[in-house]
Amino acid sequence: MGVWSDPVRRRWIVWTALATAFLLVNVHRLSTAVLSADLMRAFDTTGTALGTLHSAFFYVYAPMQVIAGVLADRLGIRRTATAGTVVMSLGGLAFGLADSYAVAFLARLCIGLGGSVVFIAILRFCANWFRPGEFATMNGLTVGVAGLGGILATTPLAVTVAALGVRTTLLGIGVVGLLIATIVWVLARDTPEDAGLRSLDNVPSAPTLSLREVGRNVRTVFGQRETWLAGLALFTSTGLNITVLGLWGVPYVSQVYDVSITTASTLTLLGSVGLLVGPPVAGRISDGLGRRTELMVVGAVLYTATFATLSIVGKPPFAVVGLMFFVVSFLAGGYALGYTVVKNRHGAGASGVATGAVNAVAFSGAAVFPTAMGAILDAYWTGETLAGARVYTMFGYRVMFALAAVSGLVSLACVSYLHLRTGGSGTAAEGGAVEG
Ligand SMILES: N[C@@H](Cc1c[nH]cn1)C(=O)NCC(=O)O
Repeated sequence: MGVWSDPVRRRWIVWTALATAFLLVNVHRLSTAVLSADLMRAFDTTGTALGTLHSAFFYVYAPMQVIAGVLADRLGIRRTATAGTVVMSLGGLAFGLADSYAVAFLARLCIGLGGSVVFIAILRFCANWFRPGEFATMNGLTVGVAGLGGILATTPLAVTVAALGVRTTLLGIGVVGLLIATIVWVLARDTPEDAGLRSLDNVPSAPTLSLREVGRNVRTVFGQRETWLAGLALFTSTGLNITVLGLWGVPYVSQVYDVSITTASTLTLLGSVGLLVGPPVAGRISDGLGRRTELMVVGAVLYTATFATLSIVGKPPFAVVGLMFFVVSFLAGGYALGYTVVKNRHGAGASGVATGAVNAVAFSGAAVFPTAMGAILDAYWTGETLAGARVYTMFGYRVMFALAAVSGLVSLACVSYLHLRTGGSGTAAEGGAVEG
């Protein structure tokens, strides 16, 4: 049997094409850090305006997650992922051509809008083409792609921008995105049956639902406490990781250890490596053991302890901070099992809505923590500046990490309660029987 006619091998080819689209989502999402100086020069902006340009992506990303679930369940994977990648890439081209701040802002909104549907479409693909007992591994691998995107958005992007210039690089990423969208359209099919292949053993058939049924699923999913518990746990880990590694981690390291921004960013790069490795490992262990929430509880304990240690010690040895950034990102893998727990509570036709609901709560954290942590740092700021940028106090950073530790405790309470309610395995459709 050829690769193309064997559904077991073909699903890996299609997953790789979809995962490449998600890789681009993450490169776009995090590119503003490397591009910041060029963007400030090009549009003559303040730091606040640059922050707003960066955040524009997240303004649409979080609210779009439920819609992404509805689109994946109603329109299907192929149409949703292709359309999302096209919109994101057109936004990327517009960003590369932008000659004013307003156009750049609209382009970032467009990138966020298109990119927002890709992750949920991939999870729906995994639900349709892999067994429930393989879903956590696939979910972990997909989340790990975010780590790879985080790595590509640092030194490799900086080197490319230095060689080609910022506009050519952005236009190049946009063109690659359109190419990936074309490949997804050509390769992806919603189910093995749609591809004219035999159905896969033990993969539940996933019907395409009417809009009314999808709407009912949205209400049912949000009506279940498990959705909120898993979502709130991911609110903490996704929100904190994106904030610490993507925003406040670099000033913390450079100011407290008196090192350059470039040196400081190597430690946040270690965080992206943790995200690349941790979720696939956690997913594989979880599928191997057939257990979910116990791993989430262990992960939350270690996560909280890491931030509590950073808060108490304030300035651990330099290498230890790198290790801590790696560890908290690695442990995102435990939290990511929440997608699997919630997805497995519902019928196969509802997996987009189920994972989209969890991701909507998760990404609200990325909107809340940057401002909350910035407010803490500002509250303890003594007025000192360096080259026009605020230099924050060690005490401010310790309070910032205390907020992370307290949020970790809340997430620990959420996953513990989730464990009590679900009994740990989360491998079968355990309740909340939803249409499909
Ligand atoms: N878990 C996140 C990404 C993340 C976590 N910590 C830092 N980044 C993820 O992949 N979420 C799905 C998505 O929609 O991006």
